[in-house]
Amino acid sequence: MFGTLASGDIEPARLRRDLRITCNLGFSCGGFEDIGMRLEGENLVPRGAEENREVVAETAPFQVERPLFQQTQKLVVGYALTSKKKKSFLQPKLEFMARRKGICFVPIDLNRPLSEQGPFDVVLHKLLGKEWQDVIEDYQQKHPEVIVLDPPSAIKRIYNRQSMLQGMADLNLSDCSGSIYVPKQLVVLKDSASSADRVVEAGLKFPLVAKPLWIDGTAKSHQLFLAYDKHSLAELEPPLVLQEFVNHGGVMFKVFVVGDIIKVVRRFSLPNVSSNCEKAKANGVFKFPRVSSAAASADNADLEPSVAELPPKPFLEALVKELRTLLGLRLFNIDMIREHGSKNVFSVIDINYFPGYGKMPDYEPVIVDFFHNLAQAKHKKRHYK
Ligand SMILES: Nc1ncnc2c1ncn2[C@@H]1O[C@H](COP(=O)(O)OP(=O)(O)OP(=O)(O)O)[C@@H](O)[C@H]1O
Ligand SMILES: O=P(O)(O)O[C@H]1[C@H](O)[C@@H](O)[C@H](OP(=O)(O)O)[C@@H](OP(=O)(O)O)[C@H]1O
Ligand SMILES: [Mg+2]
Ligand SMILES: [Mg+2]
Repeated sequence: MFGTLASGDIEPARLRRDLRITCNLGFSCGGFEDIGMRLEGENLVPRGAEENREVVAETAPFQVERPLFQQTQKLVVGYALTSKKKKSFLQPKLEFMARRKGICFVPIDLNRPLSEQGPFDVVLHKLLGKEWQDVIEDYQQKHPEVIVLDPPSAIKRIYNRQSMLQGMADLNLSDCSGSIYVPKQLVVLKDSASSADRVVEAGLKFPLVAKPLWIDGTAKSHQLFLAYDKHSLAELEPPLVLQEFVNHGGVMFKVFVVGDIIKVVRRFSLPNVSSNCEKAKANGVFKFPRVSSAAASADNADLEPSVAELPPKPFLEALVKELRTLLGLRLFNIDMIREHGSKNVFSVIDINYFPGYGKMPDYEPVIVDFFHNLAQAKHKKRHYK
């Protein structure tokens, strides 16, 4: 099956069919021709109708490709993702680039026992629900040799907006070119109306951002409100977190972490609010759109440098190093805002597990490098055992 092919040995139609690359583990990883793409230099470009007619001529370079794949195949990544996540993350270009480095993504069949599938080197997952959590925990116990990205217990902590930000104040960032804090916040489990007194007691200042306590993958768990005064709190539906709004000039930073790799992007956020004037306009609560998750970047906007300047690199590196340990995660991003008028005082307002990497510029090589490094580490471990 994996013998070297020489042109002329096989008729072209069979050659094309055989070039659907089959991993030696029995998984079918279709060639990039299957996804309507072709290779132009280093780039993957869509195959046009005209090119389809020339398919016989195009099979020649593929012959070199196949033995190379065989030699370099190193990592089988089983994935369990929602269809939305699969679409945004597992894009053809990523799969293609990964395959060239011997990394193969294989769907996990949720209707079959996980242990009967594979073998996998890595399990990549983002599914909700206790049932899945039990499956993956049980699997990790039975297969400690498999890298599970990421451990369910660590993910769980991120799905609660209270535990998500716990421990941030104790991070060791003393020698850094910036500092962080978490805005004052309060959890309301029931009866929002009576939370008014607690808000005053805790010294929280209006306006407050009201965020659903639990993140469960639904749009509702990302529906946020701004509450301008204590009377408006009665309108909110618990359980939720009330967090002080921090003025930050309308720009926020998404810091993407992929193992050891960090990428930061600028996104638009909410404008500053002056409590007096906004209070006059607003009655009750203001429901605000999911402003920061828009793919539109604020990179080319005409912004004040003191607002738009990215957080210093050494600061981000130190912060992420600490966070990786604190959270026990390898795939996450953090949302940070710079306190308006400060030099580099940042507030961490959100952490997301396995975020929308598809929106990160040039995400494919970053992800491929990450898996490639895992493959190498695994290979070394095996070798030196
Ligand atoms: N305390 C705050 N002060 C100022 N603005 C805030 C604050 N909290 C949230 N925001 C704004 O609201 C946006 C959404 O808040 P947050 O990131 O907490 O919600 P989310 O639903 O978890 O978002 P995501 O889509 O990133 O998961 C932030 O990106 C920021 O623009
Ligand atoms: O990359 P950013 O802009 O941060 O966007 C992510 C959000 O931050 C996450 O909260 C989303 O995850 P959930 O769908 O689990 O809430 C996540 O949803 P996804 O898992 O469907 O991709 C992303 O939308
Ligand atoms: Mg956010
Ligand atoms: Mg979030």
